[in-house]
Amino acid sequence: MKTLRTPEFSELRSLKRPVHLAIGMFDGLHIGHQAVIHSAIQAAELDGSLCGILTFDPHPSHLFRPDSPTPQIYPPEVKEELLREMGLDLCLIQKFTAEFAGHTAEKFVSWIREIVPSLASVSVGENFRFGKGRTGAPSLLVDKLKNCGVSVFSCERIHLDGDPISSTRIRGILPDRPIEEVNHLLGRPYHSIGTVQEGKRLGRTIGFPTLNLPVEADILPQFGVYLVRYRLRNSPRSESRFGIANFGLRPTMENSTVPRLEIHSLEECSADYGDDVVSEWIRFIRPERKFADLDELKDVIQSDCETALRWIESNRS
Ligand SMILES: Cc1cc2nc3c(=O)[nH]c(=O)nc-3n(C[C@H](O)[C@H](O)[C@H](O)COP(=O)(O)O)c2cc1C
Ligand SMILES: Nc1ncnc2c1ncn2[C@@H]1O[C@H](COP(=O)(O)OP(=O)(O)OP(=O)(O)O)[C@@H](O)[C@H]1O
Repeated sequence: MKTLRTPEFSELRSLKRPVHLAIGMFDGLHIGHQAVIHSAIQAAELDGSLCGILTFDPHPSHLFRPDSPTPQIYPPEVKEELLREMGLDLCLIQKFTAEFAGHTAEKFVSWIREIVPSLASVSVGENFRFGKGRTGAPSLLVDKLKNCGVSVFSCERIHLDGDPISSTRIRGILPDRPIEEVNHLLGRPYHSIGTVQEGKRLGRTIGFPTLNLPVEADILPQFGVYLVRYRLRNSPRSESRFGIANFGLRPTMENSTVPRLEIHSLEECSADYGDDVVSEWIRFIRPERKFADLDELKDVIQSDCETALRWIESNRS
């Protein structure tokens, strides 16, 4: 996947192949976002052309509410990793400036045509709104693009358990609901990416060495013990391993102020200090606790491992 940021879009002018674009912020890349993106992917598969997304950075709230911008589910590197996994060819990131926000809806449409001259289709959700004052709707895209031979796919809004899926809904449950509920709306496990750091090397003294990973996101899942799958960034998903991880401040051993994801690998460990690790948070097992001593911590981690292994065994396909 090639990522182009403002002002690099001029490279698109020399593209000969048609481009199918999905448009939106896509924070979380949840089930609704996936439907819109798959619409672009399918269109590209049909005519053997390129598919990509047009997204914006920073989130528009940074411009409109600089004192309380909308916290993002995923940092840019997680979003990019997931887009790459989805098989996109292009990721276009337009800087969301005051000037850009001032474009009328009509101007926004002509701007897309300018930056992607070989545009073949755009995919959006039916609730997509764009342009100054959010006055543009998918029907305007149809009006403005049909005469230029550009198709518009407006995807029906996807609901789950009675309500529409949205990034806002996921932001609301991420900090304090079990990760399985978040995953249900995301349509895949919650992801984090971090570089393996040195820890206090105490885990190995109780028989549970860990990969210590920072989790840098605006909204954090609740502290606790999780069943995870992890892999080195850029390695295929088939090479991921199961692990049992503590996410939190480690009150028994150090009571830090910096939360970390500490993964004890349940299979031969495939990562080392300095490696970038992609973690998928599959299941919440229990809250993090302060134990009286290391023996108690060790016994509970042993039982966490057994819980995790039982889950893995019963979910083996
Ligand atoms: C599965 C698992 C569960 C853990 N649960 C807790 C916990 O509830 N409370 C706690 O203080 N430490 C817990 N820990 C320990 C810390 O996460 C960490 O491994 C320990 O402090 C050693 O850190 P080190 O890597 O810096 O040596 C857990 C570790 C693992 C692997
Ligand atoms: N549930 C959904 N079903 C189908 N398409 C959706 C759904 N939610 C969003 N989309 C579409 O995905 C694209 C990206 O939308 P956007 O980033 O605004 O998502 P959102 O979940 O509505 O975010 P927020 O809750 O922050 O407003 C848009 O084209 C939007 O219309």
